[in-house]
Amino acid sequence: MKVHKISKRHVKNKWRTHGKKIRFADPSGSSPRPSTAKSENELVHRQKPKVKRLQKTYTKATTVTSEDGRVSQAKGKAVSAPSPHVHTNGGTELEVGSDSEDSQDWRSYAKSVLQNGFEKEGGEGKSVTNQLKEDEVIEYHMQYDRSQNHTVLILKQGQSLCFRGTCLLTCLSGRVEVLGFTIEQGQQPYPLFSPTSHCPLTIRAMTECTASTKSRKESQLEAKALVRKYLSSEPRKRLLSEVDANSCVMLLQPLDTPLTRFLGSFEEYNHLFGLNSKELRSQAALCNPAFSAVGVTALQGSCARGLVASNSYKEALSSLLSAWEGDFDRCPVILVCGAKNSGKSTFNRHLINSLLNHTASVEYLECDLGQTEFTPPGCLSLITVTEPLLGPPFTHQREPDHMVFYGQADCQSDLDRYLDSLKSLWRHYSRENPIIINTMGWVKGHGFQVLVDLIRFFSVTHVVQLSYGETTQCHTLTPDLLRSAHGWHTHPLAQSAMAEEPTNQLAARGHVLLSVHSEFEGAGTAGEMRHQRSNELRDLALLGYFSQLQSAGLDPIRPLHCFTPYQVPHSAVALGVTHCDVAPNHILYAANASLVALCCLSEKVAGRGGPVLLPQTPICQCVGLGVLRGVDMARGLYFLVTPVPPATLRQVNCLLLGEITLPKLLLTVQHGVETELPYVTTDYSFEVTGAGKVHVFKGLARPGFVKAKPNN
Ligand SMILES: Nc1ncnc2c1ncn2[C@@H]1O[C@H](COP(=O)(O)OP(=O)(O)OP(=O)(O)O)[C@@H](O)[C@H]1O
Repeated sequence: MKVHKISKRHVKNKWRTHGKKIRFADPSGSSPRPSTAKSENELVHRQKPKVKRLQKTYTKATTVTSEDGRVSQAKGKAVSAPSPHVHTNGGTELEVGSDSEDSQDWRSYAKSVLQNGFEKEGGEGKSVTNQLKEDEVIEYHMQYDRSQNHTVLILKQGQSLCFRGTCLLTCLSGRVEVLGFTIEQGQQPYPLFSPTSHCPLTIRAMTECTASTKSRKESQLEAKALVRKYLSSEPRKRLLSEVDANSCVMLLQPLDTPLTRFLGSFEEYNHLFGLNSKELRSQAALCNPAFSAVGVTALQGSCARGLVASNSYKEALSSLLSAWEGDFDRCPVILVCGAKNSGKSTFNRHLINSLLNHTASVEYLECDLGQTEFTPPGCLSLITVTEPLLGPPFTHQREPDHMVFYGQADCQSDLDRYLDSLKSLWRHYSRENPIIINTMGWVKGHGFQVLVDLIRFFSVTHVVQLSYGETTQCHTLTPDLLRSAHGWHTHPLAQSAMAEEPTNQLAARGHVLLSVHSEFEGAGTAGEMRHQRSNELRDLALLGYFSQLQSAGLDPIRPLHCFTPYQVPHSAVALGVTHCDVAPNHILYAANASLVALCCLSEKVAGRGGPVLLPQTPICQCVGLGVLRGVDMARGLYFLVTPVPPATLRQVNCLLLGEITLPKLLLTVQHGVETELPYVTTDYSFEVTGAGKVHVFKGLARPGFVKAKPNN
């Protein structure tokens, strides 16, 4: 195994770099740099607020679409819709408290937002998700401006664009909705990612906001002025004739981020933002140079359905938006559960985006180790979300507020450490924002017990339970069932005990159950196409994470081995393995060239020169991941490459090695290396004990695999 030689520099900090200056990696590297569109748009609409998201206390003027399609501003009472899928615990205050005028008003708003583009009674506003027939041809009005390298697109009210690719979207006039998030005139540009790994994104033109005091004529003139502003004289003529008072005018620009450039440097991901095999077979691409010039491929026919929202899905979203407005004594604590591939993460993103239309931040507790939303896999985390999620997890790897490294993609081997880690994260929840708890797809046996525990530990107010098909995947998590179910750590409360403690009283009140039936094609089945399998998605999340090392400028992509590693003495950081026993004299072989979690123990680590080994896995703050790319035994140094900023690294005193491995691609594709690839060898004997491919038989229950149940 080759290790680059690093010369020693004397600096006070135990984390030293070899290079001249310390790198300050931008943790939000995936977000685009402020673009020309942004600044120009701000000049045009200087009077508009830059961010339209509102604090909860804001009294929102509500938009209601009347029967005849007219849009009016409503401040009075609106009748809240009964929700047949809501099961409550009889006496719970969750419904009772939400009958105020404001609340009903707000509910009506939530409903009108959700109806946009979805089917409404009476046939008006036909469901966009269903209206696209095999042979339907959609006509888009847009124009590419070569000199400015952008496309101006006009969508008429109710029209939508379902697409693959990436772009930076600025709404110049009107307002559009993308996965629940409303983007309107005067807002910043938003990066959109629609890769083949997930269902395609749809940009949907919404009805004009009624808060606007502009007349139809003024709106039309303003929209035309914007088209003139963003297109040079020749291409704009044709487009101007299409602009009317209800047009949404959008600017699409090519998206170039460290993530897109880093992924683009691997042949494997050349077509990640192209069409999947089914879309290619169905000839779903609506070829248009004005789209392709900015990285977008419009979809047509049955492939242009995008997100499929069943009635129960829409009702659950609507109830949760209303719950945020309700007069509760505490914020909604929403737990989303369901079997694997039932659509939990997609629902979560839709819900977060919808909430962000009305509140500045939403908190998110990650309990799914395999398909994490914001962090690399194997990590449990608590994060405050303030920006919409307009792509799958690997496109928005972010630094969480608190994180614990578990080290595996599932929790079966140590349920106690898993639950204790989550409890430790929960202590940091502010209780000022709504929180969404994402759970694993493990809903049977011990997995079900874990769900019961989570509902009890966190005094969940709303459980969203997703299902699919005709058969049930797990017990329905009604409040009644919760009163009698046994968890892994918790047990049903005796009536007498309930009255004693405040937390017990909260638990006794029960939760609202929102059952969602997923009706999208392939619900419940693992994706079979390229980049859809769970291990591939985990690799993508890790690549997304390490793309934060790349510069935000247009510098060429640097492979991981080209980054100057930090060097840290063996005696300054403890080393541990989370998931198995490794003989102490083998641990450095195991750790070398591996992914490690950078953690902070509360105790001081001071070794006597040699490596400090941890006897058991701690539950402690993890600040990120790194690649331990070399161990210098002579000088007693570890060499680490990580995007974690140096200021944070100073607190790190523990490295944890887990079962999550580096994407093979990072080792087998090392651009610029002409001789033997570092860390990769063909000169390897499979005869050595322990060598060879490890086969994991996931479906088999192995006796003794799960630890003995605690007695409490
Ligand atoms: N409402 C929907 N309409 C269309 N496609 C969807 C919908 N919900 C999910 N999908 C697609 O189904 C696949 C699985 O979805 P998702 O990741 O949301 O499921 P999950 O339950 O979170 O999976 P896991 O159990 O692996 O965490 C993705 O490709 C996603 O794009």
